[in-house]
Amino acid sequence: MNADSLDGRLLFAIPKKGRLHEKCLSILAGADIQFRRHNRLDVCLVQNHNIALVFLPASDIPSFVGKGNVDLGITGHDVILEAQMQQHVTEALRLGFGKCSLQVQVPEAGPIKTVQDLAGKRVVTSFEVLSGEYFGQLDDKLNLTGDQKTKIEYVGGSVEAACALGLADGIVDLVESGDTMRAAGLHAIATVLETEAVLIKSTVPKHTEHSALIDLVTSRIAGVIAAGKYVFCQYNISRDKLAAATLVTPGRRAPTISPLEEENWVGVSTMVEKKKIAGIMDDLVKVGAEDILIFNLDNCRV
Ligand SMILES: Nc1ncnc2c1ncn2[C@@H]1O[C@H](COP(=O)(O)OP(=O)(O)OP(=O)(O)O)[C@@H](O)[C@H]1O
Ligand SMILES: O=P(O)(O)OC[C@H]1O[C@H](OP(=O)(O)OP(=O)(O)O)[C@H](O)[C@@H]1O
Repeated sequence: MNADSLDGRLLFAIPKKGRLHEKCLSILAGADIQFRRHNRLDVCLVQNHNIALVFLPASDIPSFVGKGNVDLGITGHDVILEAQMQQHVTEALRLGFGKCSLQVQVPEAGPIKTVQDLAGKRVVTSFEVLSGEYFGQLDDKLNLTGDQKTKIEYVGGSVEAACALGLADGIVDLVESGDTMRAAGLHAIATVLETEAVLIKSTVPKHTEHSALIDLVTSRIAGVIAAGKYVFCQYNISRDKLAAATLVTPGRRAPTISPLEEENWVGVSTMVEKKKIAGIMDDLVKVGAEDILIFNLDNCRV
């Protein structure tokens, strides 16, 4: 493929590996963005839209989008702040995956119990900018100046090993389940920020002719995300209990209520959040609902 074949196409950056990669592929499939990626090629043309996908390291995506070289991208909220691109990109959608926290961690058995204890000592991280800002503010608050200031050192990976190797008194790293942190004998003493994957577009796009396609892709991806977040819930209930039942399932806008052939009975259809469904079904049974059915959504626009 040569650069000419990208001419006029909307460029959409996808993390080429790592934690966000697989989820991004399933979102593209759900949004019916079809492509065939040849082995090791990092650019590929979408077959059914005027789009080319660019597979890049997640950490490079904010600056490509922020500078307008790429029109759309998926990356972590943390990565945008670390790249200092928050003024240059707009977070069009939160995607609900890649959720984790950037935390200050220290050896569990050690003498350091608080970030104030750690201030002035050695901190190792892959998030130099965010850690620098965090400890810079703390140093200022504690009036630490010159050599007394916290020393932030960058490493590209395996941050959790730094304390055991004698390189650091504490680290700043991402935590999801906490397994990595616990296995390294560390525990968190502060949270710098919470993050998740986001769809981003340039604040000042170079290619304004793509704005309709950007809106279409955004709306399709929003549909895929909503379909993963909600389920469709349907049940029957007698009219006298309807008010109590609709308090349990108010729906996104309002529940759909249809009369049944049996007098005084109605069917109710509504969307509910997937993670709340067990409790909602318990509550529906308590208020007298019957024939409760739950359906997964393949896709939606809501
Ligand atoms: N454990 C995790 N749980 C959830 N999301 C994570 C986790 N680790 C990282 N992320 C998210 O994914 C983004 C990319 O992290 P990842 O470590 O996959 O990047 P990478 O360095 O490009 O990949 P690799 O580690 O394979 O080199 C992070 O900035 C964060 O937003
Ligand atoms: O709390 P947990 O669920 O254990 O996840 C946290 C780990 O995940 C990330 O690293 P990753 O495994 O992506 O590898 P990396 O160290 O090479 O970035 C992060 O840097 C932590 O090490």
